[in-house]
Amino acid sequence: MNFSNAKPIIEARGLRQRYGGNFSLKDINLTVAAGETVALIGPSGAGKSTVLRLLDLLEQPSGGAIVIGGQQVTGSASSRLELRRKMAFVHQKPLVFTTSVFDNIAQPLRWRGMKGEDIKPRVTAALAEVGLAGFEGRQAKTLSGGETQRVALARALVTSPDILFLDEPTANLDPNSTAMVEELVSNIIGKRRLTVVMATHDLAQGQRLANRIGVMMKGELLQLGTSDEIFMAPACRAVAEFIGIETILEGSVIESIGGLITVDVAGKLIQATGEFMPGDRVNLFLRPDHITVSLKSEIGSSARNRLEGTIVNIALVGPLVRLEIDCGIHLLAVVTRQSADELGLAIGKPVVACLKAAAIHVVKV
Ligand SMILES: Nc1ncnc2c1ncn2[C@@H]1O[C@H](COP(=O)(O)OP(=O)(O)OP(=O)(O)O)[C@@H](O)[C@H]1O
Repeated sequence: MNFSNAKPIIEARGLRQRYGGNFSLKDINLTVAAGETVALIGPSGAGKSTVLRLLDLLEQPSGGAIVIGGQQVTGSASSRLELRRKMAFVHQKPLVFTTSVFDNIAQPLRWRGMKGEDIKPRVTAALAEVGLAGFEGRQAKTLSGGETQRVALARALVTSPDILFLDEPTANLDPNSTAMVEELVSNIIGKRRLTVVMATHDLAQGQRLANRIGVMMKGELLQLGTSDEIFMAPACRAVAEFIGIETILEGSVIESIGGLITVDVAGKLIQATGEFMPGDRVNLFLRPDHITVSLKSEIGSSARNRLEGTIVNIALVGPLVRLEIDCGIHLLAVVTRQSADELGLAIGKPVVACLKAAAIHVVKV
């Protein structure tokens, strides 16, 4: 679903936070549409949880503004409480109280002043929704990690929030429990049409659950976009490295004609596309699956870039073969095992690496 024209329900404008140490959150601008799921991805300490806590109004930012449902959040405790009641937060290490599962889930309803007869059906429904029907009487502390996470989810859902914040919902779980919680979360988001902002360090999880991904590093939101945008057009070197693009070349634009540029990379000329000026320093991001490998004797492909080189390393990666090719610059390519066999690829073999100009993503250094 495309949310680009949908009404934003959450807006962060120039959001900043400082804690006194080295870390600072720098000018986070983010909008989340109603019904959209945005995943913040980045290494540990990037500031993902900090953004979630600020958006959940748990903390006051040191600068910038938060707008929820069109209403700018003020410092007033009563307006914050009113907005917070439309939100729920599932923490990275969910705290369960030393009481029954029922009491754990009932607690937020009690805090809202709800009475027993209204509480029971809601708790029962929330438990069923997370696949824990019948667990009411269990002591919460005796649950497994996956069950604890599901109780935390039920406790978040029981208040029927509009906005759900999930902080690393599967960080401490084994692969089976992770798959189960992910499927649950995905079903619940779809069924309830929740707006979700989640933090994860797992890029694949972000792709599976979110409509858009925000890549965070060192307190900055470096790029926010669909997973295609992030993978095909990383905004900068740090994002490209984070998503696993291994071949990043730096060079200078020496010619630019009608959107076709020629870049000098360590004496090799590479053609790519983009609006750049001669003299611009640029990074070229090359995906291994965009490079085709052929033998020198073969008739060339129509690709603009044909780089002669020698295979310097070869490794099996699942059904594919990963090649390192020294063309004066270092390139990585992948081919099928069948192609590798047919071409007789081996270390020391001279080959030609071909790459279309349009397949190279270029950003200014
Ligand atoms: N209340 C606080 N007081 C001081 N420093 C804090 C506080 N909260 C967070 N930090 C610091 O802010 C930085 C960002 O932390 P944050 O938890 O937001 O990162 P993260 O991307 O969510 O990391 P992780 O994936 O490990 O949870 C860290 O260096 C952390 O130590």
